[in-house]
Order: sequence, then structure tokens, then C-alpha cells
Amino acid sequence: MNLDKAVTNKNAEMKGQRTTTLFRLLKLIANTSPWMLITSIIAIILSAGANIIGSLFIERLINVYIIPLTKQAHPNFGPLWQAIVVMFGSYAIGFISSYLFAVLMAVLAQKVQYRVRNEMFEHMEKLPISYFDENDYGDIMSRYTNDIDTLMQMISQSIPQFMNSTLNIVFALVAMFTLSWQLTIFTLVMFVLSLGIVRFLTSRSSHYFQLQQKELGQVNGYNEEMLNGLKVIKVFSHEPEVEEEFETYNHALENAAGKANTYATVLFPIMGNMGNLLYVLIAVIGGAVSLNHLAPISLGVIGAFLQLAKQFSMPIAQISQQLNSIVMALAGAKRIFDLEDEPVETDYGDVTITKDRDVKGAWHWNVPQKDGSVKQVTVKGHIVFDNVNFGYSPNKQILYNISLDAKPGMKVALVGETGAGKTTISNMINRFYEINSGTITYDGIPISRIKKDDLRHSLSIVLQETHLFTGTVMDNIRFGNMEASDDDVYQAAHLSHADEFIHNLDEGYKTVIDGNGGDLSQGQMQLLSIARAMIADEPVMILDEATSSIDTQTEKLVQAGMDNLLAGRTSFVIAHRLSTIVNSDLILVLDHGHIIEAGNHQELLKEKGYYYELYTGKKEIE
Ligand SMILES: Nc1ncnc2c1ncn2[C@@H]1O[C@H](COP(=O)(O)OP(=O)(O)OP(=O)(O)O)[C@@H](O)[C@H]1O
Repeated sequence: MNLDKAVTNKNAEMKGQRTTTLFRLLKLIANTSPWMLITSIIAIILSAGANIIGSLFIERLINVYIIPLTKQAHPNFGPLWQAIVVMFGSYAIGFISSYLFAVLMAVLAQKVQYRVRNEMFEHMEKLPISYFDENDYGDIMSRYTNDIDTLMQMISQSIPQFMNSTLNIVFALVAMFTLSWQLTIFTLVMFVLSLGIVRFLTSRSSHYFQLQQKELGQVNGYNEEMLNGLKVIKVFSHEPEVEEEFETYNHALENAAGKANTYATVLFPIMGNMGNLLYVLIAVIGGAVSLNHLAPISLGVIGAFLQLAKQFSMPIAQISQQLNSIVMALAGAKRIFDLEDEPVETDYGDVTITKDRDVKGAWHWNVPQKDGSVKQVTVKGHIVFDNVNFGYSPNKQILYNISLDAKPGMKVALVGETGAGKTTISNMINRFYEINSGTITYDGIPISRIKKDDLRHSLSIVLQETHLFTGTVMDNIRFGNMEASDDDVYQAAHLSHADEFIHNLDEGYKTVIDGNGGDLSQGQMQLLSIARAMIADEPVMILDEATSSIDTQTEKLVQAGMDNLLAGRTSFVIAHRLSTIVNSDLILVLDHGHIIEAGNHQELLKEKGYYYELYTGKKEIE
């Protein structure tokens, strides 16, 4: 395939995508508020119609009122005034209608924006974790900001103006034909010429507008990443390199935006001048034809025609501009729809959990049976892995034949070097990712059969990366269990030893912390996330490096509190500090995704293998 053909195919494909996006967007607008849309369309039609009628009236005004008056010795201006009032009335209707549609479309645009933001957010919540592994946060954010902004502009301005302009063109054309077909043909020839120029320039600018949106996403993505890593950049004095890299992205954006806007801006003056040229040519040609009696064109016709020609050519210039913003907004809309079309986390689970927080041990799984009945299985927290294999991507396996049996109440520790696959094992239990082969059962039920929400409702998790939300300390702990009372929160904070530092905060439990932890230290943030997991009070706990940033003294205290809490629950503990896990019932040593040793502390020490070397300090976890 030669290059030209490839470019043509690509352009055709983009055009097809734009049409699909446009229809989807129009459907969205129509669904958001049908009555607003219909009223706006009526107002747009009225506005365009009233303007044309006003212009057509000029012909009557000149031919029927003004010219006869100039021939009267004692002119009676009464009928002329009446005609002028009628003409103004028509323009007034046009004005009110345009005001109405402008207001309605602005409100409608806000409504659509509100709806799109909600839909996007709702959908985003349901996307699998892997989507966020593959997509830049900045780029996702860009869809909420820039893309929605351009979309709003398109709905509130470009689309109504585009419709208004198109109607003006059509109505003006019909009116022009009724006045003089010769002058109309001439105008149309000029129009086709203008259209060629518009097409050329808009196809150029639309390509660069799409590029501009993409580059903007890149700049935002980079910006976001660097903002998050600001401290690391400063520590390594990487500011010059980062600035240079940012400049590269920024330059690409400037380049695309510059080209897009150059094509877009030259368009308007070119079209404006074409309009002026047309105006002069009609006046000259019309005058010559009339004076030479080549066709029945009166002075009134020329006057009205000039006005109509303006109403015909002006919208062409406007359309060319609106086309640019429409194309740009469609590129944004496509990115929004792309996010909304991303497949959500699949969940074929039919097993649910029933909890009664007041009756311990009364939780049960509801397992639908083939005969239609529902079998109740007590939630005990028995987790079994049987030959589990997994990779984040098809071409790189991370876990190999993992088998483990975590009986109810057991404390299972996962140790191993960085990157050995410890967190990945916990990701399999909470089903952030799906296993490639093997089975995982929870109380004898394959976890793929359990609804994800219900599964996660049976797990208390402290993730490796601590994240708190903007809100009070109390809110953040209660995030683990929204039904918890204040006393439950105090108790969880006490058990996790978070209460000591909380009491020292200015406003204690009512202290507001912002999204990234505000003034809290890493250790304090970890204590809060432990309290949050404790209050969740689930039969299975997963603690991924939960105490890694806490000093050893406090860690011992937290550990004691946690051991109390863990009694009777199954727990998976990932820790680099071996002191945290020596009392585990089962220690699994991982190496490059394989379990290489399994047993309790004493057994593993006796084995004198990898664990022994780690514990005695002969080998260090890197
Ligand atoms: N989201 C992901 N996408 C692709 N690969 C990943 C992802 N998360 C982890 N990995 C890879 O999987 C392997 C195991 O990572 P994992 O986080 O399970 O290790 P770990 O034993 O918990 O390490 P650490 O002690 O550093 O937390 C690593 O090679 C890592 O690069």
C-alpha cells in the first residue's frame, strides 16, 4: 500500500469515527433534556427565519414605500413607519429567539457536562486495576478537564451556532432565489469557491487539533508524574533533566497547537474578505444589469439581495470556525467515550455474603445450587491455592504453581526478595487480577464464583502503599467500616496504637488530613491504615508491609494489638522484618514466583535453607 493510500484510508477512518462520535454525542444531548433541545431547535429556526424575513422586507420597503415617496410632492410617511415597525418586529423575534437558544444551550451544556463527569467517574470506579497500570493518571485527568471543557464549548456554542449558520444559509438561499436567480447563481459560484478553501483549511487544522489534544494529555501526564515525584527529583537534583524532558513535551504541544490555530485563524479573515468581495461584486454586477435593463432587477431587489448575501456569506465564515471547534471537541468526546467504553471488571460471581455484625460467626456465604436452592456455608476464612499460575501480561509469568493451605485462624507469612511475588499473591486473593490457571478457594468455594464486592467485604487489607482520603482522622478510620460507631473507631485506634499520636494532633480525631496524608509521617499514616483495616473486622486479613515505616518499639506494640485481633482470623502477612512473622503458623519463602520453602519458624530454621540464611543474617533481603 502506498503512503497516499494509507493516508486516505486513515482520513476516511477518522471521518467515520467522528461521525459515530457526533451521533453518540447528539443522542446524549437529546437524552439529557429532550424538551430543552427541542425548544432550542425551534428557537434557532425562528431566529434564522426572522432575520431572513426582515431582510426580504427591505425590498418591499424600497420598492413599495421609499421609491414612491420620493416621487410624491407631499409624502405621507405613515405607511412607511408601519412597515419599519413590522421589520423591527421581525428582527426582535430573531433577537429574542437567539437569546433563548443561547441560554438554553448553555444550561443544557452544563447538564451534559454534569452527566458525563458522573458517568465517567462511575465507570472509572468499575475499571479493572490493570487499566490504571496501563494508563497515565494525568492523561485520565485530562479527559475530566480539557476534553470536557471543549465538549462543553461545542454544545453551548459551536453546535447551536453551526445550526443557526446552516439555517441562515439555507433560508438566505431560498430568499435570494425568489429575488433574482441570476444573482443567486453568481453567489453560488463564489460559494463553491469558498467551500473549497474551507475544506482545505479545516482538514489541515482538524488533524493538528487532534494532535494538540493528544499532546496536551502527554504534557498533563508528565506534569502529574513529576509532581508526585517532586521530592525524589529534588533529592537527586534532577531538575534540569526533568525540565528538559518537559520542554520536549511542551514543544510538541506548542507545535501542534500552533499549526492547528494557524490554519484555524487564517480561515476567518479569508472567509470574511471573500464575503466583502462578494458584497462589492453583487452591488456592481447588480447595478450594471439593472441600469442596462439586462434583467428585471430593481433597486429594492439589489438592496435586499445585498443584505441577504451578507447573511449568506457571513455564516460560511462562521461555520468554518465552528467546524474547527467541533472537530476538536469531537476528538475530546472520543477520548471521553473511549474511557466510558473500556470494559469494566468482569464479575460472573453468584455467591454472596450475608453478615450480621452483632452475631459473631453468623456470617455465611450464599451458594446457589444447580437445583435452584441456596446453600449456606459458614464464613470461616479457609483459603486454599492449588497450582496457581499468573502473569500481569501474557508474555511474563510471575507466579509459578503456587499451592498453599491457609486454614481458618492461621497466620501465614510471605517472605522473599523484592519482586519475588508476595504482593502479587495477595492481589490474587482480593481478585485485583485474575489467575491464569489453577484454583483458589475460600471456604471451599472457588473465589471466581464469589461476587467481587462480597469477596472484598470479607477481607481486611492494609495495602503496601498507604493512601488516606481528605477528611478527618475519624472519617479515615471509619472508611474501613462505614457502620462503625465512634467507640469502635477509638478501640481500633487504641489496638493499632494510633491513638497516642492522634491525641497529640491539634484537634485529635477531628483533625482534617488532606488526600496525601498532610503533615503525618509515613509511620503515622500506616498506623491509621492499620486501624482502618482493624475496624473492618473481617475474617481474613492481608497485611502487606503494614508496619514497614513504624519504629521497632511501636511495631512490637502494634504487633501485640494485632495478634490479639488476628486471633481466630486467617491472616496473610508480608514483611521484610522477620521479627514480625516469627510467630506465624506457616511461613512461605518465595523466590522469583516459586515457593521454595514452607513451614513454621522452627521447622524452617532446622532446614538450614534460604530462610535460615535470612534469619541468621547470612543472607539479606535485597
Ligand atoms: N501491575 C503490574 N504490572 C506488571 N508487572 C507487575 C505489576 N506489579 C508487579 N509486577 C511485577 O511482578 C513481580 C512481583 O511483584 P510483587 O509486587 O508481587 O513483588 P513483592 O515480592 O511484593 O515485592 P516487594 O517486596 O518489593 O513488595 C515483579 O517482577 C514486578 O515487576
